Amino acid sequence: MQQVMERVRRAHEAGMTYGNAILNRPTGGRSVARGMSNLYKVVFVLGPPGSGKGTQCALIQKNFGLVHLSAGDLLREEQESKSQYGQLIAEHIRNGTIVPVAITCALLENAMKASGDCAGFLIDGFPRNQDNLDGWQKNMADKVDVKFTLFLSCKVDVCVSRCLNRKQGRADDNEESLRKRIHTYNTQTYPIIEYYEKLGLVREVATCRDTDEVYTDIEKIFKEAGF
Ligand SMILES: Nc1ncnc2c1ncn2[C@@H]1O[C@H](COP(=O)(O)OP(=O)(O)O)[C@@H](O)[C@H]1O
Ligand SMILES: Nc1ccn([C@H]2C[C@H](O)[C@@H](COP(=O)(O)OP(=O)(O)O)O2)c(=O)n1
Ligand SMILES: [Mg+2]
Repeated sequence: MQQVMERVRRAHEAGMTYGNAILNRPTGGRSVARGMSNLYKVVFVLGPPGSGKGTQCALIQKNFGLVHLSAGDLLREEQESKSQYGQLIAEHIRNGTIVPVAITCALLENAMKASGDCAGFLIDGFPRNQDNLDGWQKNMADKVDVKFTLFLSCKVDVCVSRCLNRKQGRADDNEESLRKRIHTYNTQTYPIIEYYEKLGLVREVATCRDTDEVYTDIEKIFKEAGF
């Protein structure tokens, strides 16, 4: 496994695509960066599992023309494509731990390259730990313009009950996986939100409210940011 990861890491550093499905999706040679003065805008969307990241990103995408890229969705798609990393991804998802950044960052970059022209990208569920952040800084930081991190905050019991009722057939929407995912969120993801907070780059919205009320606050934030 160490050797596989080393190959992925080296391939990614060399700018190569790797793996199956999305990792191998043809990009037509388009790079993510559009020139120094015209970098793609990126907004990270973070918050506990069930806080409403996917729900709110769909509304933002529809109304502001940003492309929604969910790191979790990309990983599930890669896993289902008979990828050589399928088992590794499945284990991390079930255990609520975080997949090594070489895989996730390559999936995100390839999805960005494969997107048509857009107002920017909503990157949902990333960077979720220090490894995600380090890999992003190394490979992507100079190719995009990170505008801010949208932090969707919500009480744990509400989040857990939403996930248990989500009915998307996910292998990790059960009590045991959720306990582990919440632990990972508290110990690894929240420190990343604090990191962006110190940089003045966090916009927090409380999501233990109706979807429409939450979206009204989010809409203001995106308008104020010039989207
Ligand atoms: N504000 C809300 N009020 C009630 N249910 C919500 C709200 N936002 C999302 N949900 C529901 O909660 C579940 C989790 O939402 P989702 O957007 O998938 O969260 P996340 O991507 O953060 O895990 C989904 O079934 C969704 O329909
Ligand atoms: N950056 C990421 C994002 C998700 N994952 C894995 C581990 C996460 O528990 C699962 C599910 O993530 P997803 O964002 O879809 O989950 P929620 O929308 O927060 O419920 O995917 C990851 O390893 N690295
Ligand atoms: Mg989600």
